[in-house]
Parts: sequence; C-alpha cells; structure tokens
Amino acid sequence: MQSYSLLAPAKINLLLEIIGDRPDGFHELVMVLQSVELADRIDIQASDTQEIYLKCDHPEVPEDETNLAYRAAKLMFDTFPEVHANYGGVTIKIKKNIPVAAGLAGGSGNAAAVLVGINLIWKLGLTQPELQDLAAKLGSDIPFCVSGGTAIATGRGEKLASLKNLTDMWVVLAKYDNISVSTPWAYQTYRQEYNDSYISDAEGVKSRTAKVHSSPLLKAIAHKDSAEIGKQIYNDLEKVVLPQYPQVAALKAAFAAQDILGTMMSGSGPTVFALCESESKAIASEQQVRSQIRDPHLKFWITKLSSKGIQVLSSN
Ligand SMILES: C[C@](O)(CO)[C@H](O)COP(=O)(O)OP(=O)(O)OC[C@H]1O[C@@H](n2ccc(N)nc2=O)[C@H](O)[C@@H]1O
Ligand SMILES: Nc1ncnc2c1ncn2[C@@H]1O[C@H](COP(=O)(O)OP(=O)(O)OP(=O)(O)O)[C@@H](O)[C@H]1O
Repeated sequence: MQSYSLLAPAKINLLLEIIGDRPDGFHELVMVLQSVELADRIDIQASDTQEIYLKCDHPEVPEDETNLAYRAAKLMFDTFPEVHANYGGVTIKIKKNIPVAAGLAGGSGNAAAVLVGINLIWKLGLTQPELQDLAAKLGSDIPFCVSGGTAIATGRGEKLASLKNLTDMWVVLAKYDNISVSTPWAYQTYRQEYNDSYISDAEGVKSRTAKVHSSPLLKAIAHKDSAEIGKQIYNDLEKVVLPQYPQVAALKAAFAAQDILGTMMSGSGPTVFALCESESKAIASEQQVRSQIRDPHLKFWITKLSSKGIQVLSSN
C-alpha cells in the first residue's frame, strides 16, 4: 500500500487587519501569513477498506469526523468518487508538534497535508491552485498552508499572492497550555465591539473607515528590512483577545521589553510570537521571559521563518 510522510508547518500572522464585515458572517481581511519551521508530521497510507482511519498522538485533538484532516480526506472522497472506489480508503497518523488551538493553523496545516497526500497517492496530478480551491472549502487558512512561505492573503484569507520569502529571522513562540481562544468568538467579539468603525455600501457589505496598515509592512518585506518588519507587525484581534486574557497581554509586554525586533499575538491567539534577528537573541529573550513569568503552564518554542508549505519527507 502506497504511503507518504509529510511535514505540515505552522503559520504566524505578521499582519491581520479586519477591513470589512461580510453578509456571510466572515470578515474581509488583509493578512500577511508566514510559515515557520515548527511542523506536524502526517503519515498517510492507502488502505484496502473504503474508510478514513485517523490517529493523533495529542489528547485534545479529536480522531473522528470533526478532525480537519479527516474532513480533508472526506472532501477528496466526495470530489473524486470513482478514484476513491478504485484506490480505497486512507489511514492518517498525525504527530502533533504544533500547539493546539493556538492561532498557529495547526489543524489547517494537517488538512492541507492530507489534500497533498491524497493527490499523490491517487496520482490525480492536481496543481497547487486546484488544491487551494479545494482547501478553501474547508477553512480560510488552509489554502495558505498548502503553499506556505510568505504571502499576502485577502478576502476571507483564501486569496493569496506570494511575497518575497523571509527566512533570516528567528521566532520565539509562547503559549499558556491552559488558555485557548475560539476563533469565531474572537471575530464575533470584534464585530460587536468595533461595529461603529464600519460604513455600509449599497450591497450591505460594511467596510472599515480606518486606515489600512498593510503598506508599510509590505514595503519592509520587499526590502527584507527585518528591523522595520518588526516595527510594522499588526493584529486587529489583539484588541479583543488581550483585554479578555490579561496573562497573554502581560506575556506580550514581557517580550516587548526584550532585545527583539517585535512581538505580536498570532491570529486569534493566544500564542504570542517574538521576531528575533539571531538564534542567540531568541534564546536570550525566551530565558528572560521564562524567568520573569514563572508559570508551569507557559510553554516556549524556538523556530525560524520558513519558505516552505507542505513538504514530502518520504514515500513508500
Ligand atoms: C485567525 C486566522 O487563523 C488568521 O490567520 C484566520 O483568520 C482564521 O482561519 P480559520 O481558522 O481557517 O478560519 P475558518 O475555519 O474559515 O473560520 C473559523 C471562524 O472564524 C471566523 N472568520 C474566519 C475568517 C474570516 N475571514 N472571518 C471570520 O469571521 C468565522 O467566525 C468562522 O466561523
Ligand atoms: N488536525 C487537527 N489538529 C489540531 N486541532 C484540530 C484538528 N482537527 C480539529 N481540531 C480542533 O480544532 C481546534 C482548533 O485547533 P487548531 O490547532 O487548528 O487551532 P488554531 O491554531 O487556532 O487554528 P487557526 O490558526 O487556523 O484558527 C482544536 O480545539 C481541535 O479540537
């Protein structure tokens, strides 16, 4: 039975700007999404049943049809029923290295890996844009997870354009393992609390009157100006998540006092990341923050920016 081992990297948001409300309940966004080297490992193998069998080594991750990776396999089965009948089912094994419910797109990356893996096992020959169209049916972050690297994302987050790859920066990720933030809650709270900063157009789509922050960051990325990138990172969801979770706000403040390029919450949180110009600065800032906030629930990861999306490690 053919099998593939894949790496599914986490992402951080260098920018997350909410620029409008949409009638479908989602938000119009401008984001800069960035892969990091911290990654889950996905092993996917053809099986002689017609079923999807999924195992994950993390106790908080469901192994049933609610798992995003399971849903990705189901989408492939439903989209290509004859190929499915011919090749049979799949067994998916997930080794979690990315913290769960962290704003790092862990589940989204797992789903992207399953789309890529089944495309290979079934020899479908789907192109990256074709895989990304399928990915958009499952979640807003999943198209990015297929291609990875550094990209600007608009619409719900599914419309992507590649930016100059940034790889020369180190990242400290910090997350309390006893705090998780619901993404729908974060967006809905933002909508309620910042509704007056929107104006409606004729179609009822509400756009922000506020200034869009993306252009200075895009300029800094184009020049690969790490110091300026560190200054221009931005996330609108901090406005609702940090007041609700003072520990996360204090964690960000502790990083802000270190010798780093910049610090921000990733996505809907609660992970806080710090951009650093070297590994030694990443280690030093982690040690400082760890010694200031002595909490056994606070976990740290040191990683690097990456130019890669889903990667094939091996096949059999
Ligand atoms: C917070 C981020 O991770 C930042 O990259 C993404 O914007 C969210 O990506 P995701 O988890 O893949 O999002 P989805 O699974 O598509 O949607 C989860 C929920 O987030 C909210 N959502 C998501 C994307 C978007 N543009 N507007 C939204 O309001 C919706 O309430 C939705 O029900
Ligand atoms: N394969 C998966 N890996 C991790 N979590 C999953 C997976 N499938 C479903 N989930 C569920 O989804 C929830 C969110 O987990 P995930 O790690 O994807 O969050 P996230 O990093 O905040 O995602 P995003 O940044 O895309 O909003 C978890 O509570 C978990 O129960």
